[in-house]
Amino acid sequence: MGIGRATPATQTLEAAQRFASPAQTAGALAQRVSEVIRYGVKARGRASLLVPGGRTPIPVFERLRTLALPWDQVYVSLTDERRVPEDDEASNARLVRTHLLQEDAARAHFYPLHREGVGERADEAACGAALGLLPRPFDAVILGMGSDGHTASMFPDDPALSRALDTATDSRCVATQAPDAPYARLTLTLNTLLQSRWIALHITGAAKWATLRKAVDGGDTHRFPVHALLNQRHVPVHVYYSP
Ligand SMILES: O=C1O[C@H](COP(=O)(O)O)[C@@H](O)[C@H](O)[C@H]1O
Repeated sequence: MGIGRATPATQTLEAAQRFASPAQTAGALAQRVSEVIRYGVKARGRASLLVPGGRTPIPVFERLRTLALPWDQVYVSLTDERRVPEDDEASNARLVRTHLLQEDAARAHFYPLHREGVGERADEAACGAALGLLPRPFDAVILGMGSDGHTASMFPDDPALSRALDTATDSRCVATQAPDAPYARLTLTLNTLLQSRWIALHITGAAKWATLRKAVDGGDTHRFPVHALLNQRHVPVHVYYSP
């Protein structure tokens, strides 16, 4: 497809930054995120960072926490959360505390999304309130993607997906429970994710690349929710990939 007729999603894929190994990808992404945060702090006195859960971001977290940053001026939260207690192994907040908020980076301000023991709507409200404490637009957002094309916790075939993707919604967070997704979850809505200055989509492995390709070519947002993130004109999405 010629660049003049390319969709934003196709352009995003064509511009993907490819690396030889997950370690190289993590190093480059951590470096770029640190630059974006440093710029935000210099320009506005503080900066916000949203990070994903799952396994892929762990090397990024472990690299980022070693970089010289004014961590006490950095406000960190998540793109999504599993609705489990924070000491559960599946908790994304626990992941961030274990792998990112260590050493100097422990000085960052962290805002978990989930409130334990409340119903879906109250948890959505707690999530929205937590995000309201971060500087917005968010300075840097890292998103992951599953091999089924979910991003944040916007899963294919989730009855709550339409709410999460609704461009007219005022909700910052939606409680989700897709048939094939482990755990009930909270996801930031697409609208909220797009209130960002800089977004990266971090994926590793040929299977995820193939999913991304299908998501771009097929264009079906309900089958591949990541398509909605790529196929918008508000904020460019920078793909960081290695096999
Ligand atoms: O459940 C989740 O999955 C995705 C992808 O996780 P990974 O383990 O394949 O890297 C992640 O981006 C999302 O934040 C998380 O909650």
